[in-house]
Order: sequence, then structure tokens, then C-alpha cells
Amino acid sequence: MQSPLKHAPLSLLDAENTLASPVPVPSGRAAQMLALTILWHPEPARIGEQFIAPTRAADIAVNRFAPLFAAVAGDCAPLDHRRIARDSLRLRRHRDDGVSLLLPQSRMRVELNGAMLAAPETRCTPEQVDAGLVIGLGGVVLLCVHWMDRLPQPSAIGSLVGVSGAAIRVRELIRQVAATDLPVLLLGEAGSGKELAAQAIHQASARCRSPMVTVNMATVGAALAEADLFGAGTGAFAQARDGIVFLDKIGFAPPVVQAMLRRVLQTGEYRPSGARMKEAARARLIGASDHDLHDGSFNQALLRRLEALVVYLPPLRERRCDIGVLALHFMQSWSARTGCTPELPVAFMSQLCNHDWPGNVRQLGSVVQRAMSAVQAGQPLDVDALMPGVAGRPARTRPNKLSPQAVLDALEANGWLIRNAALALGVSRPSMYKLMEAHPAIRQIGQIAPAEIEAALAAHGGDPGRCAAALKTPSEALRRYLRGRAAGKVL
Ligand SMILES: Nc1ncnc2c1ncn2[C@@H]1O[C@H](COP(=O)(O)OP(=O)(O)OP(=O)(O)O)[C@@H](O)[C@H]1O
Repeated sequence: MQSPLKHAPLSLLDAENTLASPVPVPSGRAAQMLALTILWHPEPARIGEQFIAPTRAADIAVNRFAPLFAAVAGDCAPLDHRRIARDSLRLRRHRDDGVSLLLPQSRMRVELNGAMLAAPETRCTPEQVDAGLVIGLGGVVLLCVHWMDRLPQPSAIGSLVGVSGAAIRVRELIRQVAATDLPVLLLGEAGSGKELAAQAIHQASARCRSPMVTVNMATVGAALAEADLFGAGTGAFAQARDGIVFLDKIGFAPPVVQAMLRRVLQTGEYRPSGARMKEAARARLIGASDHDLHDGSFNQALLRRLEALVVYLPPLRERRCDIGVLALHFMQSWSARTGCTPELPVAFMSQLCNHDWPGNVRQLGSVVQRAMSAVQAGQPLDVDALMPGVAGRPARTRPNKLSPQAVLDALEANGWLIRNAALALGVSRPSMYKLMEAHPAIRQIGQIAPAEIEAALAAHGGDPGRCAAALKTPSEALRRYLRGRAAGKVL
């Protein structure tokens, strides 16, 4: 499954030089090992243990006593549960990297991606294996069959939970990036962990004793952005001192601010708002974006400087084997906060592991916590009721099943950002555009008179999010309009 933000995980470039040997990107399934990760087990300590298949030739036999699953720095043990059959479920890797599941002779219930298997052999396509197969055994254990491009490693960055090759790679990159002092660009879908990665870079770097100051460029209006960043004494650069300025959603920075940031990166100086003298910008800059910044509307000279180091956070659906350890992590933090440890049923965990998580780790965390409190309160666990409204419903809602009010509500609840509203509704972005075009109350920016836009801006202090809501027009289009206006384009 390819993400639109696919990026080489780390490019080591600076303004003058391209290093000849960037960190190698493993290519193709040939470079990968087939792995089994425990997504769920009655003993929580077993969650995340892995078995890595040594060769591509032999079948993998999965039964009560084999294979041996290993914790990263611990002992090996089989699944070892009385509801797991002694007879083996066999996993057979084919030449095309599809995988067949051959059922055991026993009556043990075997599920594949949430559906019970009855046929003696079920063949999964290479694409299905790429997406991660979720196998349920005996109604007690969930395994993920997936590819690994590197061997498991102890985590040196405890805050970033994950056992997938992608999670290991991100932690390696963060350590490399933390050892340098170049600007960094963090890319990844909303909720994939960019801010957490910025905090980890800060913590692992020599700047950890100075503050990291975060500014969300999507929520500061153009009028305030300059002061928020460069205000004398109070702006982010002044506050961060020798630390880090983290610009979240940097793609939304107004053009004038983008030009200032470029000059900061170029000269190492800035002029505080209202001051006559320039000051040295001592803080390191980290930017984050959930969309591609190469579309021309972002300052490309700034982008080239920010791209000195790029760390890409893959979406959760591309690292399904992390869902178990992440769910456990959220359950443990809920228990630590509340002092209660309610148990979530394996059927519910299976649904979590099979979900595509358009809102990524943030959405998983919210759903797990809601589920914990529902169980705690003695309420039945209704997965459908827990999934919507966090950052998204399960993907693949039929657009023609959505009422105009549902479309309007999703836009209202998501700051009139098309992308987030589409995620919340579980429809693709093209479908979302069609739904908006057909909607009687939603207007395209081109249909609104400039005077009305100016009046809305004046009424809402220049805040594009609130203006978009007042004008009933998508926020992205309004921001594009404002960028064009600032650049002096005839509109
Ligand atoms: N690998 C991880 N381990 C533990 N928690 C994680 C991990 N990745 C993300 N989270 C948690 O998920 C939530 C969202 O993460 P974060 O805010 O870093 O995402 P983001 O990519 O910056 O999102 P946005 O683009 O919407 O700002 C946070 O609560 C964070 O702690």
C-alpha cells in the first residue's frame, strides 16, 4: 500500500552538499523477511513478541508449541495456550510472495482478517501480505503476518512505541538526526507521530536542556504568525533560545512568514518584530507537514533548506503489526491514570487490528481509551459507536449513503479541512469534492465575492479557519486564496 507522502526515509543533504551515501532504503519484498508478531495474547507481556522466519523455503508451522516467539531483549517461548491446537496451522510463502494458510486438522477456530476460515487452504495475494494479515487463533491470540526489512532491536527511544521495521527505522533516523544540527522536516499523515518525533529529537539532542517551542501554523492567523515567531522576547525564536522551534503544519505558514523563515535558515539571523537590530537565531528549526510541500504554493527555497533532513512517519495501516503494542501502551496509560484495568475482549481487539486507522495512532489511542472507560462503566462495547467522531470512521463509507447534514457536520467538526472531514466520514477525497459540489449550503471560494471574504476576515481577526466556517467554504481553498492575495495575484 503506497502512501501519497512516500519519501526516502532520510536524505542527508545540506545547502551545499549531497552526501554520496544516504542511508540505504531497502527495496522490494526480496529484501524482506516474513515475520509473525503477537498482536494480542492473554498475557499482555507477550504482546509484540516476534518470530522471524529464517528462510523463504520452509512452511511456518504455528501451533501451541511452535514457533518460538522472542521479546526483543528476552527469552523465547511458544504461544503456549490450551486453546491453541497442537496440530499446526501452516503458513506457506509462494514465489510471488503471496502466502497460503493451511488449516490444522483440529477444531481450533482460525480467523483471517476478522473472518472465520473454513477451506483447508486459503491463498492471500502479495498485496494482502503487504498490508499485514491478521490471524486469530482459538479466540484467544491474534498474530500479524508481515514483512520485516531489519531485525528487531531494543528501543533507545521509549516514547515511540512500535515493533515494525518502519518503527525501528524511524527510531534509528531520529537518533541520527538528533546528532546533527541541521533543519529537519517531518512528514506523515495526521496523527502518525510527527510531534512525538520532534520531541524525541529534542530529547536526544544536545539542545535538550533548552526549551522546544511549538507553533501550530494552521491555527495562527497571518496577522499573528509573525509576532508568534519573531516577537521580541515573546516570539518562538526568542523563547526557544538554544533549543528547538517546532513548526507544526508548516505548509500553512503565510507566504511572508515562509520568506522570513528562509532568511533565518540562510543567514542565521532575524529581526524581532518592531526592533531595529537583528538577532542571531540560535534555535534549531523542525517543521512538520501532513501534505506534500512540492506543489508550488510553498516557498521552494525554504523547502530545500528544510529538507536537509527528512524523516517520514508511515501511516499506521502500513505497520499493522504495531497496533497490538500501541493499544497495550494506551491501555497501560489509561490504567496508570485511573487505577483501573478493565479487560478488552479479543473480538474487539481483532476489530482494532483490522481497521485502517485513517486518523492513525491518535485515533487508535482515542478509541482504546473510550473502550476502556465503556468497559469500566459496565457499558457494552459497541465498536461502531466508538470508531466515528474521533478522527474518522472506518474507511470506505459509501458516499451516496451520506446525508447533506452529515457532510456539513463533518466539515464543521474538522475546521472545514476537506482532508480531515473526508477521513472522518470514511470517504476518499475525490468523493468528498463531489459531495461538496453537490451540497446546497457549501460554497466554492470562487463563488464568493472578494468583499464578502474581506468582511469575514475582518470579523474573525484574519483567522482563516473561523472565516472558512463563517463562509461555509473549505479551509484549504480559502488559505490558497489568501496566499495568492498576499503574493499579489489577481483574484
Ligand atoms: N509511536 C508512537 N508511540 C506512542 N504514541 C504515539 C506514537 N505515535 C503517535 N503517538 C501518539 O499519538 C498521538 C498523535 O501523535 P502526534 O501528535 O505526534 O501526531 P502528528 O503526526 O504530529 O499529528 P498532527 O499532524 O495531527 O499534528 C499523540 O498522543 C502521540 O503521543
